[in-house]
Amino acid sequence: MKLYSTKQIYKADQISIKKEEIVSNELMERAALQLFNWIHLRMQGAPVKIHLFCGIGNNGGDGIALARHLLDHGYNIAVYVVNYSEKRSKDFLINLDRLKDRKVWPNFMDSDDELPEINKDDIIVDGIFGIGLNRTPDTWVTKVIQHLNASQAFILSIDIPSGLFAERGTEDLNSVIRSNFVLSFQTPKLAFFLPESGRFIEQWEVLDIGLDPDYLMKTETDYELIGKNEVLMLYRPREKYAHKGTYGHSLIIGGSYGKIGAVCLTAKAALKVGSGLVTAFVPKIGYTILQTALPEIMVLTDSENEVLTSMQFELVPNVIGIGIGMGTSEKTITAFTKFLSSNKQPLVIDADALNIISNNKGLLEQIPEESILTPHPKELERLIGKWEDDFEKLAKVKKFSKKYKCIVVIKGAHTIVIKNEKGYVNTTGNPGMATAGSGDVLTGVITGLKAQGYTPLHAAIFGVYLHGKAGDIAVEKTGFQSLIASDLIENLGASFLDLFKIPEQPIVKQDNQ
Ligand SMILES: NC(=O)C1=CN([C@@H]2O[C@H](COP(=O)(O)OP(=O)(O)OC[C@H]3O[C@@H](n4cnc5c(N)ncnc54)[C@H](OP(=O)(O)O)[C@@H]3O)[C@@H](O)[C@H]2O)[C@@H](O)CC1
Ligand SMILES: Nc1ncnc2c1ncn2[C@@H]1O[C@H](COP(=O)(O)OP(=O)(O)O)[C@@H](O)[C@H]1O
Ligand SMILES: [K+]
Repeated sequence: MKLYSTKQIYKADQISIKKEEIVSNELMERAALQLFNWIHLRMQGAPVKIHLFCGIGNNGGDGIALARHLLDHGYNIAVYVVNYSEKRSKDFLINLDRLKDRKVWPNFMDSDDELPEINKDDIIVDGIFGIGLNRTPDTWVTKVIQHLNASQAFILSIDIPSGLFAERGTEDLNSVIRSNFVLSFQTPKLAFFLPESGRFIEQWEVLDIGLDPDYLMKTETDYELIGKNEVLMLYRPREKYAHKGTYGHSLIIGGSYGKIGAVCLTAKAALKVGSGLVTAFVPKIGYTILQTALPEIMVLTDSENEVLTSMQFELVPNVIGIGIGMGTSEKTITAFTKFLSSNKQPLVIDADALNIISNNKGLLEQIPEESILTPHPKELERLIGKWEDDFEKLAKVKKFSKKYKCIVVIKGAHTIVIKNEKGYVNTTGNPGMATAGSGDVLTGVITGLKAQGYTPLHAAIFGVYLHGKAGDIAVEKTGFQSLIASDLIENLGASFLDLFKIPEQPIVKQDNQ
């Protein structure tokens, strides 16, 4: 699913109005009707008090128009206009008049007004600011927002939580509505998926307000949301006459005393996603452990017992996953530096390999094109330096990816894969995966997919999706706390199978049964 920017949404809005020869308040009416239908379907006329807080722009206009529909259907409403500016939008005013025609006078709230009482069993509709927010709200508006947040009532936000910037960092996090549900028009906003801003959104859904499909289809976006539909297009079926050589050879380089387990996880994950062959290259101490834990893989060892001191081997793998549990001893740094200077194979670079590179940025020049880097937030900071906010982080990673011609997997709750100017935002995964070794599994998954012939970008996008899905399937059985990295591996098969599951159809009862 494409994630349109606010600029693109405003443009789609203008094109739709022109093409369909409608006036802009008709588009607002569509939006309001969609909001109303969504609410009415769930509330079925229940007499719960609904407080609608509306700004004076088009987000507020949506709220005012929604209030009219709720009123017409007998809902118990109270309407407030958060009067933060004199510049009321045309469509807001049209809808205000329509409400006044029904003898409803909103409560106009100004800076020194008392805040209304809200019961925790009430519902709040948040239409104060939409995507037009362009500066931090005034202190009194922030106080209104905090009052709503403190009420414990269910908050339904129109388009975006008020106070949240759609495309840049929010300076004052106290001025943001904490939404239980966001009904977002036409596209979810990128801010919904980033760690600093995503925490303000519990759930979201997109309402299609029929913006020009032609424009939407043709328009390229900077970000895409990756769900099942998107990865199904990447899936490569197994061929009937295939043999193990068809699906490539993954080499996993890593491990040190006390961290051989990490290599076990990576190597096993590579096998479990279908790599034809997997070899692990580890210090001697890992030999028995790996051969015992994973009879399916082959093991090569360094001459040293506890750390890697030379990364030389005869075999020619299709892809190398490197860095897992490797440590950063002097000898290993030297061996890795030497390895990079002669290696031509594409790499999946993780953990200590990333840390070594961060300490010697000159090594970045030696990474083969289209290599995949999989940093967690701390590793990313070491690699690209600090950032002001999530949006700056993304901009920095894009620049980095372009400069070093690599793919960066920004790991987190919504892992984002970046290649050049484009970002792919993952939708699977859960907090149960914040556990030791889950990143090692991801490295194995991406390496194993790359070995089979997936392009590096597809291996990264598909790998991140499958890894998260395995976590979502596993957590159903383990619960969040008990999920461990091995559970992810065990559920990779189920994660593939889930791609082809047909959603259960609702049972329709026939009259004569
Ligand atoms: N195509 C679509 O998807 C459709 C979108 N629709 C809806 O429109 C919404 C966008 O509406 P919008 O452009 O009127 O902006 P909105 O967010 O209501 O803000 C109002 C104005 O406030 C101002 N302002 C900004 N920050 C401020 C601050 N801190 N303190 C005080 N003032 C501040 C700023 O004006 P300024 O003062 O800068 O001139 C801004 O213009 C969108 O989210 C959706 O709900 C639907 O109607 C159907 C079609
Ligand atoms: N809250 C979360 N929601 C979804 N996925 C998560 C969450 N926390 C961590 N993960 C995933 O788990 C993995 C953790 O990787 P990493 O921090 O490298 O772990 P480790 O170093 O222990 O292997 C990443 O793929 C990340 O996206
Ligand atoms: K809003």
